[in-house]
Amino acid sequence: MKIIKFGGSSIANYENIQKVFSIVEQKSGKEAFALVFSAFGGVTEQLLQCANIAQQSEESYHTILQELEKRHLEIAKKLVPVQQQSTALTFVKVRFNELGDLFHGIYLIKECSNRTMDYVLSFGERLSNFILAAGLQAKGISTTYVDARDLVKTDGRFGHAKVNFKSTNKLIQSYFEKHEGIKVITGFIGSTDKGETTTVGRSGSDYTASIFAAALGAEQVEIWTDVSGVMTADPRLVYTAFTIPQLSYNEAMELSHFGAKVVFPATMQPAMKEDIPIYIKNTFKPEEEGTRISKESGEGKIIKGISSMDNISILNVQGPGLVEVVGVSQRFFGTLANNGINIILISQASSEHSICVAIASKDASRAKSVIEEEFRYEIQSGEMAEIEVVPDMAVIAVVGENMQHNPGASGRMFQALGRNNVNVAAIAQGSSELNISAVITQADLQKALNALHEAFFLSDYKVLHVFLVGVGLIGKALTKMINNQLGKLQEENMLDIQIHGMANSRYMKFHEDGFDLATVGPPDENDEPMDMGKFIGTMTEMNFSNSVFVDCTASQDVADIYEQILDSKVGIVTPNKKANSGPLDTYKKLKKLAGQRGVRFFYETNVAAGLPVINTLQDLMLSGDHVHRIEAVLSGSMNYIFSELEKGMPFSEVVAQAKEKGYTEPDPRDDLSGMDVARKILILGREAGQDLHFEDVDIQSMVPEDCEDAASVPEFFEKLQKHDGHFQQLLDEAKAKGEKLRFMATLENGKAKVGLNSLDSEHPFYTLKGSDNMILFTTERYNDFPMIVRGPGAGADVTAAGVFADIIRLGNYSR
Ligand SMILES: NC(=O)c1ccc[n+]([C@@H]2O[C@H](COP(=O)([O-])OP(=O)(O)OC[C@H]3O[C@@H](n4cnc5c(N)ncnc54)[C@H](O)[C@@H]3O)[C@@H](O)[C@H]2O)c1
Ligand SMILES: N[C@@H](CCO)C(=O)O
Ligand code: NA
Repeated sequence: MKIIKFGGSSIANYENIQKVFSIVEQKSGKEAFALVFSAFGGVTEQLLQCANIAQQSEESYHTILQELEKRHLEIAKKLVPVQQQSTALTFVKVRFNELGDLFHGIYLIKECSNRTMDYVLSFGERLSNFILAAGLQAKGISTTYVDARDLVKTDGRFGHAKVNFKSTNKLIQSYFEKHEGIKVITGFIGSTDKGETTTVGRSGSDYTASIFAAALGAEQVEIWTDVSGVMTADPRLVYTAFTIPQLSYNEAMELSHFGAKVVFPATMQPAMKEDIPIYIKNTFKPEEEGTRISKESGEGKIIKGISSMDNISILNVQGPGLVEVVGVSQRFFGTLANNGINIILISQASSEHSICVAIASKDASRAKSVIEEEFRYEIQSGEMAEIEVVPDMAVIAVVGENMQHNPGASGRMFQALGRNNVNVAAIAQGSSELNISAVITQADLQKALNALHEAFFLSDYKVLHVFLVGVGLIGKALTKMINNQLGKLQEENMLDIQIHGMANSRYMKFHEDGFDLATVGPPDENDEPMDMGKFIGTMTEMNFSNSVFVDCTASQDVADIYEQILDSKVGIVTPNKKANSGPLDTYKKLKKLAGQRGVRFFYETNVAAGLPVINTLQDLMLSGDHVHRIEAVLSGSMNYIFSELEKGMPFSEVVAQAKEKGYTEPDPRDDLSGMDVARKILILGREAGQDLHFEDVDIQSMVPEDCEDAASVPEFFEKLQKHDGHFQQLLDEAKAKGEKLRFMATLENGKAKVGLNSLDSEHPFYTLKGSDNMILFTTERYNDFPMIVRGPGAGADVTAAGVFADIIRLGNYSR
């Protein structure tokens, strides 16, 4: 025997009822079962509403009542063929006549007691079950309508009556022995010994199903609803939440305490006592497995689910007056209890110096004043500090029996919270190890839920939330590249990348769910004007776990906010050299801060675009090598310019080409002046552990003096033409010696030099072509022959690819 219960939403209308009937038809004849139905969806609320209106001596309840009657008659007419309708229709009409009289009475005496209310509400279940029994009968399924008031006996606590199991069980058992057919049982209602109608409280129909299951020793209870079981977290806050296949009763109780309101603990009690499993199934997706709740927790992850509760306040008492004074906590908790204030979580450290409880925010100010009153002498004398209330908090809890005697769950929980910059205000864990709860700021709730969900359930799957500033050459190439590769990353590497913010120097835009990368373009005049403070503000507000700030500008202003970003535990990836080549203090501070905050700051593309230069150097340093000398061609554009020049084109034209190809800085003078290379050698020196300042770099500029103060890039190009002859001459001189011009950087003995050199064919840089970069590291270990890195070191694709790789690397470290 199974007890199968369908809730109000499953039978809210004719279409839904058809789904229910097809589920019942499939079971019919194959297995023994009884059915329990709630009232049709929304009916209980409307009956309540009618009673409340009538109580206020208003007549408008008539309209609702008429609608209700019409709705019940229509469903009955649709479910039962005309020839068989009369019994059902008569039942409905008689019930509504009774209800009419009842509300008229309430209307006259302006009062609706709990007792009357229970009677009023009982009509909902009686009507739905009678009609549905008739409907099934009409489909050839033999049914018996059961008014549970005849079988479920309760005390007289109207509204939430207590069941007398002894007499109830007897009545149920003998009724089932004597009656044939599939019983269709009204949920929610019972009666006292005197025959007064009662209701058994919230989620009462589930309770009814559980009561019948226990009385009959049923093999299982099925609760059919509009969700596919108990989920790992609230799906409205955690999009990746999924159905938990199996739960123990205890776990279900812990989870339903807050968050997952699919089952109420009390309704499980009778089934639980008899060890009868409860299945949560979805009427609208019957093929889905749903959740099985039984004695066994079952195999699986270390936790079963994450629940949460918001609108919480912390109440904190502290002071020397608490230490080793017996009875303080009794007074504290007694006072709260006497004032009907429910305590959600308690935490007291063994120093006894403070006690902290979490309570509902609606109780907070009352709690504060009653505690202040109770302890007024202690507060006056300073034995106790002022009572502190912290509002706008939330409780988050991980739940699961597998945590018992299994180290690591709390570690993983708090690590995930910490890494995502979620501050924990208080912690509680019972020694049953079934639940670890933490109090956090309410604003962090969604982030915290997602961080925990990822940490416990999707440890193989990560989502990086990107905020991109600079959607120029590199930024655009990057978004395109991510879009092309995303499917593969998701499938094979369990990595998802979502871009939520995009800005250039003029505009910015945001997308809560992440932009569609296939179609997204840079922000424009239809978007918000760019405001760096606002951009960071929105990023902080969105408050995603695993956020990454990607700077694809060449801007000092953007580099200036890295400190703030790292401080808020958001990682940074950037090809922008400004931060690392600025003051030495800043460089050191950013690295240290990233370390302290446990976030990553990656900038492989600061030097030689995607070529593995920074990482290589960092590996050498980490493994204890010492750098003696670095000799390098570090500018893709400069190498392109001086090697293309050999082909006979004028200098200014070759520079324009280098810009067109995307090799130069936004302003090519940054390349020609040697500034860009100087920044790079400075960064390499610093990475090699040297305290280098910009002044330590000797720079030979290639920008003719009169071009330096050209107001714009086009003006600069115009002026540059006049100097084509000068560069031709340099080239000719080199050619005459059988040499080539290379713009190089060297670092040795704490001194860096940047400039143009004429090199003979023996030199490794002689053969470089196009945008090639080449770096020779002479170190303690690579001494006789240097370690060499060579390849194209500028251009949109090789740079974007390097930025992309850094983002992915950051993903590997995240969580
Ligand atoms: N081009 C290459 O081969 C290469 C190689 C390695 C590194 N880089 C670096 O990549 C970065 C970007 O280069 P690019 O060629 O894409 O430049 P770009 O001029 O094409 O794009 C720069 C973008 O940054 C935006 N921007 C500038 N200042 C801003 C500010 N204050 N706030 C918001 N947005 C701002 C601009 O609007 C533009 O969208 C630079 O730091 C460059 O040094 C480039
Ligand atoms: N403008 C740089 C690319 C960015 O590092 C170069 O020419 O190498
Ligand atoms: Na690089």
